[in-house]
Amino acid sequence: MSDDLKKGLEGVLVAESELSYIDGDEGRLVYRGYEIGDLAAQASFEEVLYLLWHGKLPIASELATFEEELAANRTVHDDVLETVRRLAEADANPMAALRTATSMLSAYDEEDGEPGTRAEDLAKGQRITAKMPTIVAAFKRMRDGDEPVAPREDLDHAANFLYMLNGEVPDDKLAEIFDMALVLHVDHGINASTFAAMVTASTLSDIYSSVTSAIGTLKGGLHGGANQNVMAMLKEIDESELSVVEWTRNALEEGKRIPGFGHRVYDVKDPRAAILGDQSRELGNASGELKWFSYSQVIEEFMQQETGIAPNVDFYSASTYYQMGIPIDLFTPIFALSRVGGWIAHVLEYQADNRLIRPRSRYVGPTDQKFVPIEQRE
Ligand SMILES: CC(=O)SCCNC(=O)CCNC(=O)[C@H](O)C(C)(C)COP(=O)(O)OP(=O)(O)OC[C@H]1O[C@@H](n2cnc3c(N)ncnc32)[C@H](O)[C@@H]1OP(=O)(O)O
Ligand SMILES: O=C([O-])CC(=O)C(=O)O
Repeated sequence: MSDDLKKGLEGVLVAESELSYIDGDEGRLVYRGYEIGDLAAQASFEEVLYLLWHGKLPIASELATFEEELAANRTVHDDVLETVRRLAEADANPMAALRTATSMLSAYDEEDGEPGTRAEDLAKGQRITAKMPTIVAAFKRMRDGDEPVAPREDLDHAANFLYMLNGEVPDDKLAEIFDMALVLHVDHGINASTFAAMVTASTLSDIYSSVTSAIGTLKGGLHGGANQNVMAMLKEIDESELSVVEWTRNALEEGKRIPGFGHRVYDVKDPRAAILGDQSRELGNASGELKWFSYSQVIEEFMQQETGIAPNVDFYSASTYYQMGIPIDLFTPIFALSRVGGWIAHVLEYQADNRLIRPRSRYVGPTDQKFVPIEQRE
């Protein structure tokens, strides 16, 4: 047994995977052999889900059946919606609401919430993926005092979410950008939330428990929660007297981390940040308000020059979602609506050759304390 300490499990190999390949030196991301740029430009979220879950890109008839199955599973039970309403009334954090409601879905699964065969678990995963957007959209509407909008089976995953969120069918361009964002976020090796899902699955727990663990893990600011922090930073800069460079320099001098920068795997710019940056600029050009993209670009240049640290996926998704009119505290739930596809793919892949995940810590506490009865303790 090695006593080498690998804090944060940095660089530790824990599994073999055919799902995503990341070259952190070249800034390259590949899902099952396909370049992320090609998939973002040419494949729908449903096609990429199929690729991750079934091991190949679908032919047209396979995709049509898959899309129909997903669309047919979007409705969530009234009891779950009632809980979402209560969470909205209690002003719950949207990620906390999503975590609670997704966990609750297991009680209403058409089979049951328990582990089954691979096919049964995949079907459950597909149902979770279909229903999570309904939960997030309902939460937002109920919080705003509006009634939830029922899902539509004739819209694709991206367009249907925006429809349920806003109560109107989005224009094609917005639906296309959102679909692309879903493709870009769906998988990324054994990131923290995926690992959390795998740890849960490795005990032979059920897929609802894995996804619930993963949602809680994605929420943190060092992981998925960074996209919200990026937008909070851009707004703070906008309201500040300082220039973008001055604000960023001050933050660095105070020892702060700049949200949306740095990555455990990439040493160069995340390829997804480049694609989302283009979307952010296009949205700015279309609306005539380029400041969110411009601020982001200035921060990127300054960070590069001062620290050599490059943007990650969360940096430009922030201004992209903001310019699409999406509330800031929904940015991380939206990340979850996509990443759930990767969580499910990794859980199923890992369970096919399962081994309980159980690392060790090095004990550095005392070993020779004498027990003192409570009445004699000082
Ligand atoms: C979807 C995702 O999860 S992508 C990541 C989203 N998270 C963020 O954007 C939050 C900001 N980023 C960070 O905190 C980090 O870059 C992480 C957590 C993502 C990766 O962290 P690690 O791999 O553990 O890198 P580590 O913390 O060792 O940082 C290495 C050095 O870069 C610095 N650094 C890393 N990220 C940043 C940042 N965003 N701003 C300023 N400095 C940074 C650290 O201070 C450290 O410097 P030091 O060696 O002088 O102490
Ligand atoms: O891979 C990671 O560590 C973080 C992550 O989820 C991503 O970049 O998409």
